[in-house]
Amino acid sequence: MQNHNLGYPRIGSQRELKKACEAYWTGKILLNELLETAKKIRTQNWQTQQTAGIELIPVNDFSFYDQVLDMSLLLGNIPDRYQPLRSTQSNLDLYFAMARGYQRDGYDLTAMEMTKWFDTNYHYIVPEFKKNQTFQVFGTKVFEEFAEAKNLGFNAKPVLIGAVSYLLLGKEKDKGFSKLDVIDQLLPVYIEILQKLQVQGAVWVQIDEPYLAMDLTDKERQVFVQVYTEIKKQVPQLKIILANYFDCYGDNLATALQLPLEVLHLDLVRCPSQLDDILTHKNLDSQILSLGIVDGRNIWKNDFEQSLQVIQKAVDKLGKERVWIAPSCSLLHSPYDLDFEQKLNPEIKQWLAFAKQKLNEVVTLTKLAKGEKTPELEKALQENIQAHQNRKTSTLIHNPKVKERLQGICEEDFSRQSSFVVRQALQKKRFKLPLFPTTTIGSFPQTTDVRQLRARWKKGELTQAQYEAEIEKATLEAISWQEEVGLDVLVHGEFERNDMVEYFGELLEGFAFTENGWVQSYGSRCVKPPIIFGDVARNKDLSVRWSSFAQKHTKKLMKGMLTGPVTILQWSFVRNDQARKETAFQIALAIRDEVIALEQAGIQVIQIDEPAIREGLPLGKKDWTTYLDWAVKAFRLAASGVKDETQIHTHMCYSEFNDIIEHIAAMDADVITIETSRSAMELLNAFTAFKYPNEIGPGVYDIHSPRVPSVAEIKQLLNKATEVLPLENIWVNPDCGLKTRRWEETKLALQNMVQAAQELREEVSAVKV
Ligand SMILES: Nc1nc2c(c(=O)[nH]1)N[C@@H](CNc1ccc(C(=O)N[C@@H](CCC(=O)N[C@@H](CCC(=O)N[C@@H](CCC(=O)O)C(=O)O)C(=O)O)C(=O)O)cc1)CN2
Ligand code: MET
Ligand SMILES: [Zn+2]
Repeated sequence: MQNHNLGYPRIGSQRELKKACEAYWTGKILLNELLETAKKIRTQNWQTQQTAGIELIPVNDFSFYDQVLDMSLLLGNIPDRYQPLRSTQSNLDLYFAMARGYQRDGYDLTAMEMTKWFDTNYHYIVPEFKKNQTFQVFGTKVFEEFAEAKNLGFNAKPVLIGAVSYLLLGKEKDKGFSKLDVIDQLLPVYIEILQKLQVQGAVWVQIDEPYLAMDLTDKERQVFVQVYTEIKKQVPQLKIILANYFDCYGDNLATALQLPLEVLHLDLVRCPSQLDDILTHKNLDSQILSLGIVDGRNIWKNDFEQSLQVIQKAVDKLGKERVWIAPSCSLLHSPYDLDFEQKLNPEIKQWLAFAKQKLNEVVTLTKLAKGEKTPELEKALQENIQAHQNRKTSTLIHNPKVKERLQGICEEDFSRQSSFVVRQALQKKRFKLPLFPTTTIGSFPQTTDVRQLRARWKKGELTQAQYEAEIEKATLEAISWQEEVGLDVLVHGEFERNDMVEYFGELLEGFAFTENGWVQSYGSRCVKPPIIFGDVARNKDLSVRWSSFAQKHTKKLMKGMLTGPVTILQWSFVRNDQARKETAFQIALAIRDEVIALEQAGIQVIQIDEPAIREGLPLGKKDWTTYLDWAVKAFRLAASGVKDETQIHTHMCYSEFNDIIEHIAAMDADVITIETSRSAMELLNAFTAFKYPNEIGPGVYDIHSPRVPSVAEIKQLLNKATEVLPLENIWVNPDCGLKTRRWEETKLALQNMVQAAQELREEVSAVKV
């Protein structure tokens, strides 16, 4: 029996890579300094894993931006628009241009599309495929990192994204071909990469095929068989660990077991039941099973007693030689190290394990399962048992009032008083907004000034009063600026928030938060997900102070701004001792009370953001309806406590809507703002095909780019919207919040947006006359 790890966080234990990348992008450091930082992080990560006792250590899990983009570079899959940069730039600059766009030296290249990595809050760069797509071994990163690790004496295992998943993660950019057919061009190059690694001395390689957890067609399954049969034929000596995670193999199990490879990895945290299915499957031959038993997606301590039983079951059937121990997935999704947390309640802290602690869990479980007996192991086991017993009975977790209230909710709590048609009429009368009302999604630029202010306040260098006075100043400036530009529905700007989820976590009961629990979200951007450890309650106002302050300083409508229950759930580390639905409803009740409090404080328009509704979808379609039913209900529970005249908005981004549009409609928000500009309003098709009844603000420009959209461009997008939506239902807004932007471009872009709306109004009224 042995252990291995699937991947380690790479942003740096103190976010060194984030800081170095951002410094490099703004020209504050040179390339070699960035490369040095990266090397230090890799060495440290490998050392940490080896010291912990990990036997096979992943390499090429490091990335400067994203591992899927790394694969595109390795395969020479560089979209045509970046070709001119190939000769003039270092490969890393070319890589960053693909990730972030490039506006310099006379170039205006847009970034490649970014989307969610399965059901995580990590975003990857979507590979592009064209007709007659070709590949060649271009990137050198995996070879260099493998050599680097070997030279340092680590037992290194290269990690690659599987050829099939790589194709399925991508997008056809031309018509007239299917990305699956591209496999004939891809496979020879992929095999060449494996051969090179073997020549370099690789014995094991980990190939990630997370698409094996998704619903696949027969054709797609055939491609899996074709690819791995060919790989075995061409590189017979190289031993393959096939990793699938985030869900069951499900209907793909027979296929997975049919593939000629040495180790099959299972996520036993997300899908414990599949162990029995596999152990009794007729296709199970001589493979080793890698048991993904330590949760790579959450921060709870592993339950050793329970895990040992599971491992024993596998050992009984296969023998110790054919059982490996591992985390469920890459530890990319876990924060670095619990030891950095000095302020966490010690009672809660003893229930937790971050990436570094998870390594120890993997190692300890392997030793215990092998039957090793030492005083340290016995102590580790007893401590683990103790921590779990404490968690089961802790008074911190259970709040009878919350449980009682949840028991008492009834059907009416999920519905507004009247139907949308009635509400719309009342709201139009009350607000008297012009046609195509303009608004923004909530946040304004989180400048270094604002963040430093908060950092100083948290360190105690600023008093509460000093901090609030500065935040008031920023809010007032944003208000008067919005008035000047002529926006119709204003926002307060979210300057008081570190993050749209963490901020609420800090104010609610049942949440704990960390000082350094950073997890990469995309590129250099990180989040610190709060930890939901107990029943959730709202014992104080969450946003009333800032929304009512802002409303008092303008005659215009000030939109209240809250994060919805599903998004708070999805972007937190959630408890694993009760159903997600239960937790979502508890959060929903807290948000419901805040919505009502905002209304009582005179706020007439309230936005409840739910950008993570789509991301929460289970990977297998069979589980969709169950999830969507409770997710929609959680939103409705949060939103339905107000009068008909109060207008509820919601906002979503990074989402496809076609296959869930009826559920989006069932949320019954008066207004929904969505991201649509990057797809040039394509996303609206779902809304028009379904005849989505409520008001919609299709985003008119991409906020991820500093590029300023012209008035003509915005009007063109809006004209598309007017062709398919009733005019009186259309709002005008950007794709998402503006916190990652600078004021310079924000001001110009919003001025153009308001002007576009004004021109459109005039054109429409001219037609009417
Ligand atoms: N949770 C979450 N998930 C999300 C999103 C989101 O907004 N929130 N948006 C989508 C895209 N993802 C995003 C994720 C993060 C960021 C982002 O801007 N993150 C910031 C951190 C935000 C934050 O928590 N800031 C804190 C702490 C900031 C900090 O690092 N402070 C410095 C000091 C200040 C400085 O010099 O900058 C320090 O402590 O060292 C604050 O403002 O208080 C970053 O990585 O830079 C943006 C988008 C999808 N998923
Ligand atoms: C990721 S959705 C962001 C919504 C939030 N209100 C903001 O403007 O930042
Ligand atoms: Zn958004």
